[in-house]
This record gives sequence, C-alpha cells and structure tokens, in this order.
Amino acid sequence: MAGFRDREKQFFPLQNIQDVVKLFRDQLTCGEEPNLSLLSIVLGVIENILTVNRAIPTEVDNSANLEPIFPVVELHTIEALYSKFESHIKRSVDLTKFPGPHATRELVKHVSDVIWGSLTRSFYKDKAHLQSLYSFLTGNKLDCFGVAFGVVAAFQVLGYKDVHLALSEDHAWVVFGENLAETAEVTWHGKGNEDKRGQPITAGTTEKSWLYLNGYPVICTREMEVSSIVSGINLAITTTMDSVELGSLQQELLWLLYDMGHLKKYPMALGNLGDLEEITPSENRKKPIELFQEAIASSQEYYNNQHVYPYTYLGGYLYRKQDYNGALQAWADAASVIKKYNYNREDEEIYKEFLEIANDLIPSMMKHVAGENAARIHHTSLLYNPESYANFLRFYDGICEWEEDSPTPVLHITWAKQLVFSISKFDISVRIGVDLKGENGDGDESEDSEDDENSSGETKDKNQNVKEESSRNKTDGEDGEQNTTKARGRVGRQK
Ligand SMILES: CC1(C)CN=C(N2CCN(c3ncnc4sc(CCF)cc34)CC2)S1
Repeated sequence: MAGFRDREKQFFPLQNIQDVVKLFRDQLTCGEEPNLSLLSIVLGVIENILTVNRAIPTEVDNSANLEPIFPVVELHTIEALYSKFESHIKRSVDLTKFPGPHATRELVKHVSDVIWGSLTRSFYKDKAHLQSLYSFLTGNKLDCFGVAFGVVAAFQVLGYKDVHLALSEDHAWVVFGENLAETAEVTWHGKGNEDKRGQPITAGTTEKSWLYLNGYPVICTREMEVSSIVSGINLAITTTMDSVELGSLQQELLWLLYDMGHLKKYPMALGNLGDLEEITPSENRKKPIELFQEAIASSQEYYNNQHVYPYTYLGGYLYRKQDYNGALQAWADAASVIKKYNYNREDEEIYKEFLEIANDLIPSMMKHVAGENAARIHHTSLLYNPESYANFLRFYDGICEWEEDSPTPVLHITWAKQLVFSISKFDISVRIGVDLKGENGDGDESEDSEDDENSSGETKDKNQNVKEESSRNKTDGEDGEQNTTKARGRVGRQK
C-alpha cells in the first residue's frame, strides 16, 4: 500500500490545527526529508474543505457560522491519494534508462511531460486552489506553480535528492544535477506565452529580467519547498471572504517554519507571515513591521537586493496604517530595485503592482492628506515634508529608469495625469526648496524666516509671494475624503 511508515500513521486522524502542526513538525525534524507529496495532499484536502467545498449551514442555525469548523482528515483518504500519485509517477517513468544518482535534462523534461500530460485541456488556469497535489489527483488541474512543485515532488517519489524548486516573484522552475548547476523550465508562464519546458534558463534570459530576478531566484531546500506550499495556501472562500481556520493553520505552520529557520532565505513567505500577523496578531511574536523588515534584509543579504516584493509588502502595510511618509519611502525603495531591470512583456505582474501604487494608492493618499487641515496649518503634513517629496520623486525616477532601454513601454497618459495630480499636492515650499521654518541652519535667518521683523522688503515680498503661492496651492486640494482600503477580513467579517 502507500509508502507510509507507522511514523506518519500515528498523527491521524487530523482533527485540529495542532494535529497538522505536529505532523509537519515531525516531518521537518525526523532526520529524513519531509515528504512533499504527503504534505501537499494534506494541505490540499484541508484547503478544499475549508474553502471550495464549504457547506455553510443555512440561516436556521446561523450560530454555526461562528463555530470554528475543522475537517477530520482520515488516514485512508490521504493514503489513497498518496498511493495514486506514487503509482502514477512510478508507472510512467522507466528509470532503467537513467542509472546515475543525478537527474538529467531528458529525465526532467520527461517527468514534466508526465505531469503536464495528465492535466485536463480546458480549465481556467488562473483559478484559485489549483496549487496542490490534491487538485492534481482529484481534478487533474494545476496552476503554473503547482506544475513545478509537482515535478519536484515526483522526483522525490522517484528517489532523487538533487531536483529542487527555484522561485522568482512570479515564476517557478527547477535546478538539478551536480551542485544544482543545471536549470530547466518545467511549467508555463502567463497567458499567450509558449511554454519553454525542458529548456535551460540562460544568463541571457535572466539578465535584467524581473521574471528571473536577474539570476537571484530563491533556490529551495526540501524544507523551503514545504515553506512554499504553506505560503501558497489560498484562504479565499470568495473574492471578499477568507477562511479564518485556514488562515490560523497557515499562520501556525509559517511560525513553525520560521522558528526552524526555513523562512530565512524566503522573503515572500516572511511577507506573507507579516500580512497574516497584521490581520490576526499572535501574542509574544514579532510584529508585522519586523517581519517585513526581515524580508527586506533577507533580499539584501541573500539576493543582492534584487527582489521588489519585500518593499511593496512594507509599503502596502504602511499605507494601510496611514504612515504615508514610510509608504513613500518603501515604494521609492521598490522603484530603486526595479530600475535596474528592463521591462518586458512577461513582467505584467510587477507592472500592475507599480501601476496601482502610482495611479491609485498615491493619489488616494494625496487626497487624504490634502484634507488634513490641522496638519497643513502646522506644516506637519507630508505635503510640507521635503523627505516625502524626495521619495516621491525617487519613486517616479526609478520607474522612468526602468522604462529606459526596455523593449516594452511602461508609462502612458494616465501615469502622466496622475503624476501631475499628485505632485501638485506638495506645497510650493518643498517643490522650490524654500525652507519656510527658517531652520535651514546656514545662519542667514532673514532670508527664510517668515516673521523676521527686520527682513528686507523684497525678502518679505518673496516670502509673502511664497506664502500666497502656497496658500493658493492649498485651495486646489480636493476635499480630503478618508480613503479607506479594503481590509482583508476573514469569514464572518466582510472584506
Ligand atoms: C506585496 C504583494 C503584492 C503581496 N503579495 C504578494 N505575493 C503573494 C505571495 N506570492 C508568493 N508567495 C510565496 N511564494 C511564492 S513563489 C511565487 C512565484 C510563482 F511560483 C509567488 C509566491 C507572490 C507575491 S506580493
């Protein structure tokens, strides 16, 4: 029957989050490799019950909606799916032709074909909950990450230790061979792009390419491959509601992996944990801001600071907390990373990220602060803050440099219109570099202070002009309606 040892069997049936955590902890500390297929199937079964096949009780007993519901995961369910995967892979791959301890490119392509060949032709590849082996085994559907993970899990079933998952911020492939020196595409990317399965990922492909992180992808260990499927748990019941129980499970498992050091080199998983902690803070655990900063430090230390998402995780968080100065700095740092890349047609995801920041989040932020009269009168608003203005300009400068030498244009009229709208909200004093508070430290107070009695007429006039100009600017501001962002709620609370 299934390759289960009594070790795994002792944890079943899984009746609650702690039972799942104990199974994962055992798999990660038992001295042997964690069983990727087993863990992916377990997470897929639980995710499916808590999101896809969620039988929400009728109005009659609506109290049930508030009771935590956790599925009981029986051993026989998991064993049946595991042995189906194991026998499908072993039956489809004749290893007698591949004697060596390391995988070969031919074998990697063949295993990718076996997974690929089992997928139903017509399914909407962008759908949710298609990332696990549960989806593969029960619906013959996988998303692009799921195909890459499935290939790695298949190689583990075949007894190979050298085939590992390589992850960028929007793509996945595999490394293999002696010293993991070889790379191969094993899945597709995006829409309308021919898949390049079997091909190596060459320096020519990765250079200045965000999709391949300029040659600095996350190269997973077996434990980091476990981190990737935990991080990939999809909480969505609908577009506006997440499963609370599934979120708690993901959070507990990510902390387990964090404590064991398996998120250290995985910035996106650290960011994911930061998002979960923002929604449901754990006692005696690091704060979201610390986790986002650890993700940035991880990218700086292990990936030559070539990753963008650590900064946009932080920027999004600070924006939601209405720390707009901090958000502008994080977004300027994100643009300072992307400017080293050339934008090409397969980079749409990061384009959409910067588009939303420039044409939605920053304009909303400017409207909000334009309405803050107290802050404006006391010049504490970011509209008077030269550092915020500098970060604002650095953000746009990075996007312009990103576009330079790129085969695909980035900016268009909407970007220009939103730039004019946003930049005009900054006070004239920061835009022309006049220090209204006379703190410019060069001793020549009369030049800058507004209320200096003996300042010369023209200085007064100039200051007077500046004041009038800046006061005119203020009236341009839109009424500062509070800009609320969609908080990501969980079931029971609308997002
Ligand atoms: C700041 C953000 C917009 C918030 N969520 C973000 N993501 C959510 C989680 N993501 C991820 N999280 C963990 N691992 C991976 S591997 C991968 C590439 C396809 F395989 C994506 C991704 C992608 C990025 S970036």
